[in-house]
Amino acid sequence: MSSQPVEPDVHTPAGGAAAVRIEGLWKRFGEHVAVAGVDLELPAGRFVGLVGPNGAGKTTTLSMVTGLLRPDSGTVRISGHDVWADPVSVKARIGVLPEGLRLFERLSGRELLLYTGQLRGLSKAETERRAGQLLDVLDLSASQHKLVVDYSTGMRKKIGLAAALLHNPEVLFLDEPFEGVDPVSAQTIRGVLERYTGSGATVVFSSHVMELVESLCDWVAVMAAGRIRAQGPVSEVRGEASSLQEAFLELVGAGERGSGHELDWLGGTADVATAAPAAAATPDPTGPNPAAADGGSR
Ligand SMILES: Nc1ncnc2c1ncn2[C@@H]1O[C@H](COP(=O)(O)OP(=O)(O)OP(=O)(O)O)[C@@H](O)[C@H]1O
Repeated sequence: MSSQPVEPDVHTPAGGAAAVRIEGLWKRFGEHVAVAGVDLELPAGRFVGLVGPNGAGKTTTLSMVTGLLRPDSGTVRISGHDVWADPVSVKARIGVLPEGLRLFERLSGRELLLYTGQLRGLSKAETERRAGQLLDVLDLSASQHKLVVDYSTGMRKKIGLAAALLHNPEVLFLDEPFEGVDPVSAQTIRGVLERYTGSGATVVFSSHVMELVESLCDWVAVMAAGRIRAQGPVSEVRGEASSLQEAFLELVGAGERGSGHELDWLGGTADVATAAPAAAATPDPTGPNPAAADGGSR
């Protein structure tokens, strides 16, 4: 098996356009506004992090940007092509590793890549070459004949990433790509993605892990309650704060939330006396009036 790295093409976004341009994107689920007018312009050839607290609207945004979920309003362009008006051109240019990745479980990892290559219009020989290299680089060669249903969480992420990279897309969207991945595999994925962006391609990924975003990304968009709170180069978004984590907490208004002090009953050092009044209110059945212990009903 060859251990040569995957040879990417050179990506030149059409007319120097932004890799991803999002304008006025909205999505409601019933009464709930999940995405409330997002405008974003993501430059090509960057490692872009989309960060935000739980429920901020990251997955909903990425789903609309990748053509998996129709927005209520707004436009999304990938390398100048409209996601909803020109879906075939867009889908040929993007790779997606979605949240809750659904794979063809009864195929082996290798079969999944060969099938994906055919769907993507690659020749059999080229698909086999790329699949072999990706399996090798992502340390999946030994498990390539195992059924996907028997893969671990981290292995599923890696085979999903391989499938998303196989056609060498211009822009790769990854929803929480490092979740459930061990540190060795994370380092491998990181290396593959750094090489990929180094060739001019763009990676957009969502994450809650601020240290990871700070060390990996050169561009970041911070989202909270369906809106973009800040976007730009990581150093700009961090500003005067000592870390991206600190800037993030300030941007999403985390200080306004409780810090858990109100949970005074929680933990080994909690004051047991706080439970005493309730205990005192319960009549002692061994006390002077046992009849009262069962409510004095007898
Ligand atoms: N299909 C749906 N139906 C109803 N509400 C939804 C649906 N999908 C998302 N939401 C709601 O939209 C909001 C944004 O959800 P989303 O999954 O986009 O957030 P997120 O930033 O990806 O969160 P997390 O970091 O927890 O994955 C949440 O309040 C969520 O409950």
